[in-house]
Amino acid sequence: MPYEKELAAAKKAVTLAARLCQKVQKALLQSDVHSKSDKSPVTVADYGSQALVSFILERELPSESFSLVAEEDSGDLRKESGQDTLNRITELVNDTLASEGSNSFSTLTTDDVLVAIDSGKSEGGSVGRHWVLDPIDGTKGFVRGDQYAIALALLHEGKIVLGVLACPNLPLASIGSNQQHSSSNEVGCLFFAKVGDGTYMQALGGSTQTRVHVCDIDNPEEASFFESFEAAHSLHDLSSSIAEKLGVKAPPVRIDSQAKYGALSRGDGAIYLRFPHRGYREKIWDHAAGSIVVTEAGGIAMDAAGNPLDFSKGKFLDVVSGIIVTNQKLMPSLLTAVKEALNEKASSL
Ligand SMILES: Nc1ncnc2c1ncn2[C@@H]1O[C@H](COP(=O)(O)O)[C@@H](O)[C@H]1OP(=O)(O)O
Ligand SMILES: [Mg+2]
Ligand SMILES: [Mg+2]
Ligand SMILES: [Mg+2]
Repeated sequence: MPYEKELAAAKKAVTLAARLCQKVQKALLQSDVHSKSDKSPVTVADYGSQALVSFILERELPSESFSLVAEEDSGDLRKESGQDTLNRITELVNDTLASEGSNSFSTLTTDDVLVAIDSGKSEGGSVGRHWVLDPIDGTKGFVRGDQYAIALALLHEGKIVLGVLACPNLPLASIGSNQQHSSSNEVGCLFFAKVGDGTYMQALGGSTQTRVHVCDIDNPEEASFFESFEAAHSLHDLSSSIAEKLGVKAPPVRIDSQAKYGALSRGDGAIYLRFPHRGYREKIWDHAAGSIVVTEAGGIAMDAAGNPLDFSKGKFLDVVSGIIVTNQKLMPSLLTAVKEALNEKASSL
């Protein structure tokens, strides 16, 4: 089967990274959050997760040339002021590797960690194979103690061919707005998909996998929709106007990160709307894993003009206006509602 060993390596890498993130989120101290030059919060977990995934993929797939497009770089950690953070990250990475229970590696040094983080400097593109990683997607949710994801995908000749999404705080039971109260309150989901092979979910750290599908709702009145928790990440007014045009009755379900794609892939909701503020450019690592998880579960992810998402143009994902995700049946009416709402917005400016 194509990409079988790549999928196994990706699941292993993401599972270990999730373990590291869970440990940090539990013990999140104020000193773990500092400012990058763009003022977004970056934690030792972002770096630790990226170092771990990079290290595990290279170790598990030694015969392949390794290219990784990832969010973080080691610039701040190489400064004098980053030394303490680097030491903490190195300790966390080593502790997490040790908990894996294999002794087939030696302890990583701070230099090894810097090198692993900087393996993520590839630019991607339409030729060859590139791993695409968001070590923590939804940093704001992570810091708040809410939803976040570790998102890893493989880009081959410009197409996403596999994706793995760990959502450590996502309940195994549905989070849809009109769901019955569930008896299970277990959290931690791992979604994975390989091109042509469907999407599966298992408990994070578990082994029983279940195939998942997007919902088959065709009446928008029964649909519910997901959007960002953070209003700074997506225009909530525009989503409300689209939902109203469609006839959606349920209030939006607001959660952080690509956990939205995971939840959609198992039918918790029907629609995901994302309209960043003017001037924001989407990055491929924010949608690569999520989009294959949804499409292999029977859904569609497009930009707001109805174009397929093109991951082959480097690290940016250039889209018209925003990203919309739903099932096959609802997409035509969703596109119409989006078009109307965007036109109204343009004419009101
Ligand atoms: N100003 C912004 N507008 C839209 N998305 C943003 C903005 N700043 C950061 N992001 C990214 O949006 C994603 C989270 O969006 P949401 O949780 O709202 O779906 C993350 O990938 C986050 O990056 P990061 O990976 O650093 O958290
Ligand atoms: Mg992200
Ligand atoms: Mg991130
Ligand atoms: Mg970030």
